[in-house]
Amino acid sequence: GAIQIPTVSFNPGEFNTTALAAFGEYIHKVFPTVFRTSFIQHEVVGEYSHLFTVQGSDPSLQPYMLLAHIDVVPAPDQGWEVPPFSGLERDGFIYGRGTLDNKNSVMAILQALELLLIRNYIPRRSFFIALGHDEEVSGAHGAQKISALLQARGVQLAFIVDEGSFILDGFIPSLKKPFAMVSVSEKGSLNLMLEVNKTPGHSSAPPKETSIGILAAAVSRLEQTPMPNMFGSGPLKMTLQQLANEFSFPANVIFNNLWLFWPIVSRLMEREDITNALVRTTTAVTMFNAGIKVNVIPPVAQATVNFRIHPAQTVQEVLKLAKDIVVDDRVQFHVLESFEPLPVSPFDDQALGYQLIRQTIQSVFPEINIVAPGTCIAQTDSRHYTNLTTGIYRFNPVYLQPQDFRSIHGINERISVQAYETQVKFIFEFIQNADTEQRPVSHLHEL
Ligand SMILES: CCCCCCCC/C=C\CCCCCCCC(=O)N[C@@H](CCCCN)C(=O)O
Ligand SMILES: [Zn+2]
Ligand SMILES: [Zn+2]
Repeated sequence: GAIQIPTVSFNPGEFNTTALAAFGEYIHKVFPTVFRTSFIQHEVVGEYSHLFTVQGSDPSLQPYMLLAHIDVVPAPDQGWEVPPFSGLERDGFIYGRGTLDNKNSVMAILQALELLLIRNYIPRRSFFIALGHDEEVSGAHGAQKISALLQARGVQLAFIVDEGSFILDGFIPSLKKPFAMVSVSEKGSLNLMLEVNKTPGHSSAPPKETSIGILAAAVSRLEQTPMPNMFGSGPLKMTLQQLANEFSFPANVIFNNLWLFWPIVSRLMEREDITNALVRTTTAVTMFNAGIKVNVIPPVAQATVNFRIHPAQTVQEVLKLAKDIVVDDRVQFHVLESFEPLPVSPFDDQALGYQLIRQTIQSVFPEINIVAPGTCIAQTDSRHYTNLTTGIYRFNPVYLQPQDFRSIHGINERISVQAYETQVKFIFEFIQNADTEQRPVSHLHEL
């Protein structure tokens, strides 16, 4: 039902408002207990986002927050095995836009809470549930407003759990077993518009270079000159060190001795697009506009480049690097939007949020040996909540293979019924585990 409501975000400020309103009505209908429980306050923020305040019985315990978003990116029918907003089930999988990003979390959080309430559960620790409606375009109307509202109320959170990572299966070629990656940081972004202006004229007597030619060369230089490999700074080294013993010989020796073998490993990581995204700021030319008629010299050419900034770099550093690569005064640079990478959240034995996630993974997925800290290569709504907590964890309790990753924002996005049920179970247990006063004891490299 949730997948059938096309809550598409197109551009900042441009949403399917009819669908967003319908989604609000839908959750009221399917989770009646959540909405009628006296110790749960429901508020609509920014017209279509939802904030639930679940009042726990023990005010001495610091509250936490579960995050998810109800909007999705557009999904034209082309290439889908079943229509993207049909929500059809086929061979044990629910297909549709949002099944992994991120209506699975929206529905699993509310479904787990509904089940707990039906069993007369009253939490000890208070918690919030924030469901943003514009994560896919900025979070300016949803997450940012919720964050400001909570800040005005003086709320400080023990930690936040959002989307942004999974139980990863098959992302590192020589690693046979899946592992859980909990992202403790998140890449930043820089959207840069490159522009070249030239005097228009008749195409029968063209200049040696047009605005299109100059811009194409600049864009090509950016594509051909990757940003520096930052392997060694950021959580990736720790991820690999924790995984070291899961590799067979000789990879286990290599990963156990990164001080010696890091040059080889950093090169290996560059080979695949996804692991490459973990070692550097990536450069993606995503839009190119120029020309008005076949026989007119184009006056203006514009290209948009989307950089995803490695946690060890800043927006200013990337902007300078981009200018140094292009080195052409005829190309103007316009910063459309930027966001710094997120700080690394604590993941030591004292980090309540991280340890609760680890504990719940061990209980719900006993077959998973390794829970490792990592970096989210995309952006999430959680970046708007740094004023409320230093503990931001991005993790979806769902197995993900590389082809599933490509379905996110791509075609044939799907989740198995069993995986969705397990996600509900995970949240059901997580909420109860969070009632503990003490941090669960960490067992690194268990089993
Ligand atoms: C060593 C281990 C190898 C790890 C490989 C990492 C695999 C990546 C796994 C999961 C990443 C999935 C991220 C899903 C969250 C997607 C969130 C999203 O789409 N965000 C948008 C927000 C746009 C906001 C407007 N600027 C985005 O980032 O584009
Ligand atoms: Zn998402
Ligand atoms: Zn997304």
